Amino acid sequence: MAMEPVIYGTSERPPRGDYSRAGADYTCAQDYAGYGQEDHQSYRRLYARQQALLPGRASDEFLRALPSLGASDRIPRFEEINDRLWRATRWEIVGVPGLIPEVPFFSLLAQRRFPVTDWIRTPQEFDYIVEPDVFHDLFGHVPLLFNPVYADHMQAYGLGGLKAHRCGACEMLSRLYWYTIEFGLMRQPDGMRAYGAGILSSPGELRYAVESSEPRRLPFDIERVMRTRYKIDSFQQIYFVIESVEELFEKTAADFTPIYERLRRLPEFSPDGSPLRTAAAAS
Ligand SMILES: C[C@H](O)[C@H](O)[C@H]1CNc2nc(N)[nH]c(=O)c2N1
Ligand SMILES: N[C@@H](Cc1ccccc1)C(=O)O
Ligand SMILES: [Fe+2]
Repeated sequence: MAMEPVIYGTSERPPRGDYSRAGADYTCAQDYAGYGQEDHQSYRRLYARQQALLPGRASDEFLRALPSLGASDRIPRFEEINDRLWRATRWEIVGVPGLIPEVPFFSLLAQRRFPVTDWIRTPQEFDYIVEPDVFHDLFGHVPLLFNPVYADHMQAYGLGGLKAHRCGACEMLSRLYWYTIEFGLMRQPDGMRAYGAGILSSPGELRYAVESSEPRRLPFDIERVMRTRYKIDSFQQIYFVIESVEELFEKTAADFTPIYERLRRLPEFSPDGSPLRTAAAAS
């Protein structure tokens, strides 16, 4: 019987990966022989286009780590990345069919295993894709897993996710993921840079997030982030800015349990940053 994926968050379309290949923890082998020449060509074009935009826009940590991904002219084999990643930070990547439920997702991170979607977008989706595909997951997320501080942060996030699930606070913690791991900005001495995977894998949003005068850029604040809703189908109207990876690690080290309790009773912010009258969560 095919497993019925329960997708959390706000994605409206069902994920299109092949969940029948997934095990109990949702991981599956990368179907490397299943990629066609046009898939490898898509990866090569996406990589080249994105790489050309990185100077002056991607954080130094990301730029330093990117070569560790390996092949850029074809979809890399997860195994070849793992040889280097394991040696660098004791992380490994594992294949998944697409978005997976929160508990298995958090469990994998807690075990220092990062789920990477194994299929690639169609040419029609070159400029913006709502679901993660193999290009977003590899190019956007995996380079920073070579950074020891970031690597420890991601494991702490997974452990925190399991706790948040027990507290009924997944939504608040997901917002933290969204505004940091996916859409985080970092202020370097030489200017604003992106470290979030959703920015780094998108040509339009990389320029917009770093350079446009349209979005608001607020200093990173845990409580403000946890109270801010997000949209998944357009560029962000608000970004939160850290000064260093260490800041992210240190500011997320405290026990969030009392924070969740307090924030439940406070009003939320809309994705454009304006205050809403609704409290964060019932119960
Ligand atoms: C944690 C985050 O909020 C989100 O809910 C999870 C759910 N499942 C996922 N599954 C995959 N494959 N990749 C992801 O980034 C996520 N994100
Ligand atoms: N400190 C958080 C765990 C966490 C760490 C890092 C990122 C996110 C969450 C908690 O107590 O829940
Ligand atoms: Fe992502």
